[in-house]
Amino acid sequence: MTINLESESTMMKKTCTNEFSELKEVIVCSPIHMKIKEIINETQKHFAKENIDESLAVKQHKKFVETLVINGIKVYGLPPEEQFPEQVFTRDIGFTLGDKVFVSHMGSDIRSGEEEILRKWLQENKTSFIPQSKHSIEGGDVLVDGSTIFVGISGRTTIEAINVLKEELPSYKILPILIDKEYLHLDCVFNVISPNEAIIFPEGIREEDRQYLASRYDLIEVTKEEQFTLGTNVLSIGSKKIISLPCNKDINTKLRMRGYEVIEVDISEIIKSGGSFRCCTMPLARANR
Ligand SMILES: CN(C)C(=N)NCCC[C@H](N)C(=O)O
Repeated sequence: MTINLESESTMMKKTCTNEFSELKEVIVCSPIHMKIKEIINETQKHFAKENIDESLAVKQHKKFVETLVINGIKVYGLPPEEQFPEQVFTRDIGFTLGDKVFVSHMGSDIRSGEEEILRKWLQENKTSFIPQSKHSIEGGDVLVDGSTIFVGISGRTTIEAINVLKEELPSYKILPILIDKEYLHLDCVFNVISPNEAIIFPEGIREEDRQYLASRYDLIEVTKEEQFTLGTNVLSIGSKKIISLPCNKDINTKLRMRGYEVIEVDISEIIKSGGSFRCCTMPLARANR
């Protein structure tokens, strides 16, 4: 079922056909109420005691948003609500595949309800969407590359939800990728940065899927240390520009050696809750390749 809100005059076309072409429009949310209230992933276990300094997180997030704006990206902010301490990770509440915007069904209780804020925003902004109402699926598990959609089977995304997506997008090749439960989402271990290059933490993905990915992409490996600091979770904004954390030195060097412009932004306070740049952005529109 599509919630149709577009009319000829108000139509706002949203299209994302990959993870790396020029980013045009993106949804974010300020971490003003960010907190580790309940431990819902492995990274948070390490930081639960010291928790999050929200004012530092807000400051870092502002810099990140400024970087997006300076690069010509239209940034929309969802209203942060106190009851949702994980709202900064807008990636998970929805995803744009081709010319369709999907609203997720969250896989953790503490995050359920965040997607309602996105639905409201899409309605107010006359953007049609497809709600995923039955089975849990989160945007951190969904990556698109042309006619292929990779979907992680994780603690948050089920095979049943992937089957629903297959029915909704019959013209795509949807490839489920089973990820080790230790890792929250597919984008914690895999990310596509060009038509023929991808970043991977190989230990998080089983052998047969790794082999397929290796046949399709030149795989750039992230070390165990940099997987912990979400080295795969960079954000490509187009023209070979990639936003990455200063602490992920090894992957940044590898990317620079391949001709990428790595823009370092420090969101070290935010990653303590288990997500980095990709997780903090829900792209609505990218340029067509
Ligand atoms: C790459 N990742 C992990 C994401 N796409 N999202 C981060 C979500 C983190 C949040 N504390 C949670 O556990 O839901």
